[in-house]
Amino acid sequence: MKTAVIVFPGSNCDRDIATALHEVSGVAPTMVWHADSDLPDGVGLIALPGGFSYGDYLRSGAIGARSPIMRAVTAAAERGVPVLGICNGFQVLTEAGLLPGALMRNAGLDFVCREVALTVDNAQSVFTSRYGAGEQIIIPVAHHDGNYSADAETLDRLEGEGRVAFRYAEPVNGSARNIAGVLNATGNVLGLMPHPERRIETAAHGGNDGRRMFEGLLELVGA
Ligand SMILES: NC(=O)CC[C@H](N)C(=O)O
Repeated sequence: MKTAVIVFPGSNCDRDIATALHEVSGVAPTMVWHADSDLPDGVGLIALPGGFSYGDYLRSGAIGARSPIMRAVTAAAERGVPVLGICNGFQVLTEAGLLPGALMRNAGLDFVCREVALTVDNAQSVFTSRYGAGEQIIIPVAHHDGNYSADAETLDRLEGEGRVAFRYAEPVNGSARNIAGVLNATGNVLGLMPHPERRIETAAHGGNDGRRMFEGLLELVGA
């Protein structure tokens, strides 16, 4: 099974996610340039990495969301292929309309870069099967536009449908209802601001709570 990492001009966590996927599955992902129009045949998982695509110009993720490759990413998501957007990848997914809501400037107007405690809200998705419902995990964040925002009806729907995957255990950036990660209606697209790929080996990262996301995901998609 093939995995793909989309690389935008300004991505800076593409190697981190590639390393995580390689470490956990034993197979290196295919790196796909944003200007390409095709994904590898039979791709079983697509990752949109963190970073500063197009220098966050206009709005974070806004230009990346209009890259040629996003047509293929959208088509794959509609076929049910798992798509994981981390940080800037989450911003791209909301800007592309694959996930609801928007990532606004952090409430404190500062860049937040530290480990945070997250609560696993939905432990039944393809991304979260190795966690327990309500479990608290530690994952780092590094962003200035992580303040998740949506209207009350959308937030109620996300909560009602179990589409809040992760919440911050305490306020980090002003996110509505402390939401840190959301799923699409069919559960195969996840966007989250924290960086699980930066928490995969305890000796280097001080913990490995992120590793279980990749272990569960790669097992389920057959990598
Ligand atoms: N680490 C990241 O992906 C940063 C995301 C984004 N550009 C922000 O700062 O909000």
